[in-house]
Amino acid sequence: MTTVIDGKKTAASVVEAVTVAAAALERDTGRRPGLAVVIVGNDPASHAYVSSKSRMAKQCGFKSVQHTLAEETSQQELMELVATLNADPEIDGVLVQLPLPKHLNSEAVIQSILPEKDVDGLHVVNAGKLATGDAETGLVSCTPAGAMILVRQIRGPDLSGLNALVIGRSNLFGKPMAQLLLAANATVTIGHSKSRDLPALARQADILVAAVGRPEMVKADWVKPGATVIDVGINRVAAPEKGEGKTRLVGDVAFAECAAVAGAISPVPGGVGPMTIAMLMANTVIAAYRAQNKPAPKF
Ligand SMILES: NC(=O)C1=CN([C@@H]2O[C@H](COP(=O)(O)OP(=O)(O)OC[C@H]3O[C@@H](n4cnc5c(N)ncnc54)[C@H](OP(=O)(O)O)[C@@H]3O)[C@@H](O)[C@H]2O)C=CC1
Ligand SMILES: Nc1nc(=O)c2c([nH]1)NC[C@@H]1CN(c3ccc(C(=O)N[C@@H](CCC(=O)O)C(=O)O)cc3)C=[N+]21
Repeated sequence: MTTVIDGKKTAASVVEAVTVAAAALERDTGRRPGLAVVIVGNDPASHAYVSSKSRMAKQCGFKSVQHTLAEETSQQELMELVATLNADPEIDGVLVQLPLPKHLNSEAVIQSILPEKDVDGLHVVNAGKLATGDAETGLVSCTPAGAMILVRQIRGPDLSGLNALVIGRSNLFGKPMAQLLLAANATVTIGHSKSRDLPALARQADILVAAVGRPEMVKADWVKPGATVIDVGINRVAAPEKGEGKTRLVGDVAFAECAAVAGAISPVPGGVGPMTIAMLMANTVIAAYRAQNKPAPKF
């Protein structure tokens, strides 16, 4: 029987542990974890994600602040806001929602966040710590950290002897996911738009992770029987069967046909997405413990 991985349930247990850790920190130091989320412009999907992040932060007992900036915000204004948040002792985590409007240089903004407040794990210091095996003292990007918890649930902590293919090589997901799998002893391949014969590479994979942004690209004949399939893609597509103008969310994996071949598969929605938000909360509580010079909880 194929296991459908329940990301919602696992995310709820992470959030529960975060809530307990936040309450303990407040009891011991009088300080609540503080998370600031910055959003620029009017993209409706980004606004939906940001409000669910702010809502979850409050549910965890955090101080939660949201800065909503106009589409025409300048690079300097945005960088000044980040500098203010960097200097604010009540803020432990700063997240700038991506993508930013085209006139802004996101890399410069991200690199201006203090590494110890970079709860997205995108600062070169945090990416470098992950790459050199020092992730314990840094912060790991939320989506790969969450996806890795799901992989561990199915395969255990040691992936020795297993082949993994990550499709996608972004700094936000593909590269850090590959590093986490490698650190767990998997034999890792990274596929991308210039790869030759991805289906053949995929058929070798005991762990197949898709983060491309192409609806249902991974088909049943790409999947090795019994493989663990992790679908990171979030694609909104037309759903005329639900009524005119309606949409639905699909991943980068053709779920029903791949589920028939896989050993375990994560759905969209209800798979990696909820884990991303849970790990953002986990990173914020970790940053808050470190800011108080206390050993941080592990998730
Ligand atoms: N569930 C969650 O919490 C999250 C979901 N996502 C989703 O994951 C997906 C990927 O996100 P992200 O990594 O930020 O996206 P990017 O657009 O930054 O990266 C996409 C990657 O896919 C590769 N790619 C594009 N087309 C193909 C193709 N035809 N064949 C093989 N590879 C291809 C690109 O290759 P190249 O480098 O050569 O261009 C690139 O490496 C999106 O759907 C996004 O919405 C993202 C973050 C969090
Ligand atoms: N700086 C930055 N960090 C991010 O981590 C980041 C970002 N920018 N920009 C956009 C992507 C996307 N992302 C998601 C988070 C949660 C869900 C999520 O909760 N998904 C639900 C469904 C949500 C729905 O129904 O729309 C699910 O899959 O079950 C999805 C996608 C974080 N991202």
